[in-house]
Amino acid sequence: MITVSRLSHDFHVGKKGKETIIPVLRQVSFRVEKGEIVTIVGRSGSGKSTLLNLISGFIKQQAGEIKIDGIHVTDLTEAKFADFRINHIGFIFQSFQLIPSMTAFENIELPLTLKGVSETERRTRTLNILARVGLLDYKDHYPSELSGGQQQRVSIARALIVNPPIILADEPTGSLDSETEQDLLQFIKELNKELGITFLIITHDEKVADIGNRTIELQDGQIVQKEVFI
Ligand SMILES: Nc1ncnc2c1ncn2[C@@H]1O[C@H](COP(=O)(O)OP(=O)(O)OP(=O)(O)O)[C@@H](O)[C@H]1O
Repeated sequence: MITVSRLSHDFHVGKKGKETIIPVLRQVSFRVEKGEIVTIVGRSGSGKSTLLNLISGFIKQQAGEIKIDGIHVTDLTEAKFADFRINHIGFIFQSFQLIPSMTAFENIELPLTLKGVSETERRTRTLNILARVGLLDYKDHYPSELSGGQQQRVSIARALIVNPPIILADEPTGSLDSETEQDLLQFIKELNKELGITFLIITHDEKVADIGNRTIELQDGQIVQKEVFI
């Protein structure tokens, strides 16, 4: 489903001519199979978010290749990657990233509006997904009128609305208390089992890492190879 091959990335910081090069990822290779939940762990600054941003096409890779759902996404133009992203990848962020001036309904509906889906179909699909995340009664609430757990459910609903085969999540439970976190993890497991959605999740939290089928550990931009004892 996702194949990352020999991915390397540096950032150049500072004034032109006096730039410092920060090597972030070095020769990172791994595969995520369809239907897996894979977590990415590693210390702060080890390159986890950069890796997710490269897989999402938010930043362009300098070396290496990424294949998602059979497509060499690293060969796509920015516009084609954006088009691919809206149909294939859902996102969940620690800070929810909801639009404050839009209701729960409008936030969830937005990706369909961007895709040019008709109003009738948008309404049916948005109401269905609101029911799926248990927030039908909250559809007209603004993000500020929802709890953290409810806001995260709205952001999951927004990610799910285009039926993406993959969801990428960056610290999805980072802003939630431990009870709400458990609910959310249970919900991610249900989505994985019932809809077959593949999850790639960055986390610092062992409880989140525990729901994964596999954990990839990054250290100084490289994957830590676990020793195999025979
Ligand atoms: N846009 C950028 N420009 C310059 N340097 C960057 C940029 N984004 C990240 N970095 C640097 O790249 C390195 C890796 O950052 P990244 O955010 O990928 O780490 P991380 O493992 O996700 O960290 P955390 O767990 O703290 O979120 C850090 O040294 C960071 O300062």
